Amino acid sequence: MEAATVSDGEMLGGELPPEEGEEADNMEKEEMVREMLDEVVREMLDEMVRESAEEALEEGVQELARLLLWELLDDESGDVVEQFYQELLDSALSSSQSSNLEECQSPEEEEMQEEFDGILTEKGLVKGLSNLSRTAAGSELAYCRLSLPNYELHDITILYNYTHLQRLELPHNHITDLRCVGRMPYLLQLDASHNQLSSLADLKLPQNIKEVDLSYNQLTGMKELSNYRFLFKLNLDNNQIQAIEGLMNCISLRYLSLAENRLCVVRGLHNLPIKLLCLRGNKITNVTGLAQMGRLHKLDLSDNRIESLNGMENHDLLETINLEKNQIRELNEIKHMQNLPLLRVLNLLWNPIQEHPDYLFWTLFMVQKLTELDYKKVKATDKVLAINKYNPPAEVVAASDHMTHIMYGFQQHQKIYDSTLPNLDIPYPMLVLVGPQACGKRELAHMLCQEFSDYFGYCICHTSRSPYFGEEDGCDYHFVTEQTFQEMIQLGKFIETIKYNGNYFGLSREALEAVAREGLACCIHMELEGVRSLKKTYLEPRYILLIPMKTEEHQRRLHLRGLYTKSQIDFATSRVESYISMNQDYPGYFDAVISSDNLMHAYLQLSQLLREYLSLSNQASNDIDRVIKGDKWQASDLPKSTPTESNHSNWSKSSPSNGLSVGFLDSSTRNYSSRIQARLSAEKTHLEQCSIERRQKMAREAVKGQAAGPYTSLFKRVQNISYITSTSGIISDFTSYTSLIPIASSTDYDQTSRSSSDLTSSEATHSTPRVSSFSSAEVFSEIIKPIDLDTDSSTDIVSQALLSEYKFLAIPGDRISSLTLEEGLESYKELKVTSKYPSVQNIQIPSPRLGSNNKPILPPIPSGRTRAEIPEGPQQAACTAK
Ligand SMILES: Nc1ncnc2c1ncn2[C@@H]1O[C@H](COP(=O)(O)OP(=O)(O)OP(=O)(O)O)[C@@H](O)[C@H]1O
Repeated sequence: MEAATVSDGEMLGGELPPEEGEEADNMEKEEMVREMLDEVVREMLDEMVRESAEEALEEGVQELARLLLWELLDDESGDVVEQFYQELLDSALSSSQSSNLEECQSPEEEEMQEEFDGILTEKGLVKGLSNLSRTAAGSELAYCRLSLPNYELHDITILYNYTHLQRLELPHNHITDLRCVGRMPYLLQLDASHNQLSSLADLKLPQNIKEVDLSYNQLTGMKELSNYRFLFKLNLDNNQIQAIEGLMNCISLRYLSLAENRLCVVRGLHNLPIKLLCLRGNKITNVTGLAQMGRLHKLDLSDNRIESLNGMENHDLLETINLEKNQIRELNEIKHMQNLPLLRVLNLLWNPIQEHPDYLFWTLFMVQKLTELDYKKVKATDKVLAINKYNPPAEVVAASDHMTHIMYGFQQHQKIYDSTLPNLDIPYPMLVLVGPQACGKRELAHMLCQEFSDYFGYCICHTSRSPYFGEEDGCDYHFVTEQTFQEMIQLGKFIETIKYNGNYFGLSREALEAVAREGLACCIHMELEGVRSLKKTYLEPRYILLIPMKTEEHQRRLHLRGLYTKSQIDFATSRVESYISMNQDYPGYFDAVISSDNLMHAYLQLSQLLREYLSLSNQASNDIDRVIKGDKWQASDLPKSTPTESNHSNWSKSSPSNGLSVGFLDSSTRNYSSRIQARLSAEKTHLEQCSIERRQKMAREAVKGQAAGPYTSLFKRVQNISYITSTSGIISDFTSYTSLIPIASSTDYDQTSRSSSDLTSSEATHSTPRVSSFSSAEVFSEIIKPIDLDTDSSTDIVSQALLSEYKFLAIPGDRISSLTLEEGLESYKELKVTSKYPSVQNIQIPSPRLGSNNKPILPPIPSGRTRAEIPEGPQQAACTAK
């Protein structure tokens, strides 16, 4: 801005007359402005050439020019100058547009080009030499680097004399002959990119060369470089090379780039230690040639014609793969990359596979450690969704199955039967035999139902598999087609479903009801996945785990059936491990564990267990022994237990001496609704608490007021049927009674002590003379039937019994727990009812059940098995139905 520094005083303060002086002043001003503008425009031009013309013009220079102008000029001359200024800017713009980089070469460069004229002379060469240092021999000094880019050189013969060069950079010239490098034994780096080399036949590279860049030439083939043991980096991009060759034994080669050539196959790279391989923009169709390249870190195969990724496995170090613009179509191709442990960045943009709706989740599932896919960061939520979609954790599967059946169930007209009606205190009794396939649980379930036929009914599940020889529809399973099964799911018919070995299995509401209507508890067998799902429902089964401890015996049993393939057998045996760990990791998950290696012994234990629950006489055990000692083990030989007069409803009764059965006792804490409530909120507001209590009360009253089926007394967790007997066989249930004390009243009694004519039609229909007991509702009613405790000599005994039971049955958090024992007794007495039970002599005081509120102590399972990889496991069928 020299113009701006001219002294204003000198220019403006002349001695001319006023008018002339004014005119002169203006001229001077104009002159000054012109100069100044000239300067500004020149600067602007420089700016425009160097960077972006428009930006510089509009933003910086223009603003500066304006400011200067308006500072120097008065208002009148402003317009004139403005116009002039605008013209100048316009012409500057147009000249900048026509200028190009080459025209803007520095005068030095122009001079050099003229000097070289395509032929490298000593004078020109001097300007490119640098890095003066000792020669490799160490005896003299020499320039080790020559750099002459962009000089239009075509003749570099002079370089024959420069034998000490270690680095030669001649990019952007017109060189066709590079033979001179053969005379440079110390050359380590050669850059002859952007030249006109068409063949490497005459090129004799120095033996120790490390880096060669011959990109952007016209090479049609590669050179034999097999013995170049130090070659580290080779760039042959943008040539016309048709095959990779001559690289064998390049044991130091780490970077190889052959982008934009004419390669159709990848070969000749076996066992090379290449880390970065770029084959972008070729015509490659497959990548099998990469199979042995175990050192790859980065791979660019974009813009090719690749359809299959076979060969992409076993690259343990591969971190980045670019497969943009190829022909990868099938989701299955991703499988070839699933075992790449370090793969983090993958690009599959512009491949047909992208159109697949499952592309994202499938890819994220297959390559779970990806952090970037198609230039986008992978979100953690997408990863979770992907895993939940393709290999959901067992808990997710169970939750999803449960949710599916609940949702489909809501959509349908549901009939809730009194026989399995979930109420706050009394779950429908179910016995579930759990274990891996062929552990014998089905046989055992059938035997139990046969022996305890007055208590248990076999629950017949549905399956989509076809019947095996000897299986009957409606006996072992309800055999249906897969389509029917799916329809049943959508009709909300199932409580739980799984898919095992490609077949669906499911427990339907109706199957359960069929047993319940018979007045029987339900006995069922299932896989672990079914249990997971069942545990989410309102049902409160007892689960007995039957575990084959001897793998050979288990395998033998599977083989003997002659029904399964080898992989199915392996699958079944491998799953034993998951049962064992479930039992070990979640104590109490199963109520009892029995080894199923010996079916006889397993049955004995099971049978004994049930006898204890049911308080059955032990007289049959001798018979069982006899059967077992006999030659042949047959279920039909088993004696059939006859229930004693007093053992009808002793479902939860158990001997504390038997460690197995302890878990069966206390189901009060397993109440579905209380579990749900506990999960929903740990702490409740006062309003919520009131609302819950109100609803609980209503539910209890509803249950109490309802006349239920006559056989449901078996299903109650009643304790004391055997303790109070009378001629009329009326039962007093302390367990239920104590629970009901707070809400029972004489008014309740009035409502509930209805005659049998008040029974609902369903009960009437289902009544059979086999068991003369009461429905849960009626039992409640009976409990509070008038008993004159004051006059009855049994009062104290009853009180004691009540006391002893109450101790074990009050549930923390339940309303009952807030009452003291005395209050409970008082309420009991306050009923002021007259006893219908003249005989109380038979009352027995139950001894406290030791450990009845404890978690079961399960026998430890020896860990003799090796942990097997579990193949694709059974899944809840509902998932596939969605
Ligand atoms: N509703 C269900 N829910 C979960 N699992 C079930 C259900 N019904 C049957 N299963 C289980 O599915 C598995 C396969 O049953 P399938 O009848 O085909 O096998 P199996 O060879 O007869 O086995 P097993 O002798 O153990 O019953 C068995 O372990 C069975 O217990």
